[in-house]
Amino acid sequence: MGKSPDRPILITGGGRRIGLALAHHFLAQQHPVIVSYRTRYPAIDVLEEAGGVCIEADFCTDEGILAFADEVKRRTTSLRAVLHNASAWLGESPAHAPQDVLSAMLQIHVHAPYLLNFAFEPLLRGSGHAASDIIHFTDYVVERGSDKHIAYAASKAALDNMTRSFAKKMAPEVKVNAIAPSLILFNEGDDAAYRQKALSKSLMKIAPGEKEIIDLVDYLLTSCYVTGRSFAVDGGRPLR
Ligand SMILES: NC(=O)C1=CN([C@@H]2O[C@H](COP(=O)(O)OP(=O)(O)OC[C@H]3O[C@@H](n4cnc5c(N)ncnc54)[C@H](OP(=O)(O)O)[C@@H]3O)[C@@H](O)[C@H]2O)C=CC1
Ligand SMILES: Nc1nc2c(c(=O)[nH]1)N=C([C@H](O)[C@@H](O)CO)CN2
Repeated sequence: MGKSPDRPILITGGGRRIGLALAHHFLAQQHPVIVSYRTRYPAIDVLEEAGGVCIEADFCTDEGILAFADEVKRRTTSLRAVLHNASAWLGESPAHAPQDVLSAMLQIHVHAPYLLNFAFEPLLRGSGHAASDIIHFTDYVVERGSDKHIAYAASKAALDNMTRSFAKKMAPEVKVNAIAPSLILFNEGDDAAYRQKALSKSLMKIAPGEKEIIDLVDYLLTSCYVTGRSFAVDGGRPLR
């Protein structure tokens, strides 16, 4: 009997950096991929040329989140995995009122994963034991807090907690895990002084790049047993 067609892997925030690298990784394996994007970077055209399904979505409102879910359901009746990568690293500053920072962080890191997990549950179920996955992208600061990204850290901590709640709700058909990175990739605007200071915070003293995350995602997708857990990708930072 022929191999059943692969169910798509869905990645939120697939337009750049880690989300984009994950999308290309799975497309290179001939695996169907659906990504959400907010800004139409040229990289989205490249993803579509590679066979990716790219759906515009802004998770700043619950309506935008639910409209994305409805569009996904119009495209597929099942999903292999949902990777909640979409995120904004917003710190507290005089430029933004605290209530706006808190609202924005909770919207992208809590409302979006929460509402999409409920919306996609029927698409993830029905394929057998440990046949589907949800992965929450949290952050090392869940453990330690952050005095410069208080709302960001709190929202990622909520996402960390939801990992265990959804793991209980969806087992054993769906595994739910979190990946908690520290420095993986610098941003374009990071100057030399910032980079040196950031590198010094871990034992390994590197920014490892997207492959470090891709390899862990691959492991989690192949597991038939691991669920409700968070995996630190932090270069030994707690031991510094
Ligand atoms: N890079 C790192 O060193 C670290 C990353 N992480 C986590 O890993 C994940 C990936 O990181 P990274 O690749 O750097 O993430 P980026 O911040 O570079 O990209 C995140 C993506 O999310 C999208 N996004 C942001 N806000 C919204 C929104 N309201 N609606 C829809 N999409 C939105 C962005 O779209 P657009 O481009 O259009 O704004 C972007 O494509 C994130 O969850 C991050 O918190 C954790 C620790 C370290
Ligand atoms: N959405 C994002 N979240 C985070 C980013 C980022 O670029 N986008 N970057 C970091 C930093 O690398 C931090 O881990 C350095 O200590 C954290 N989160």
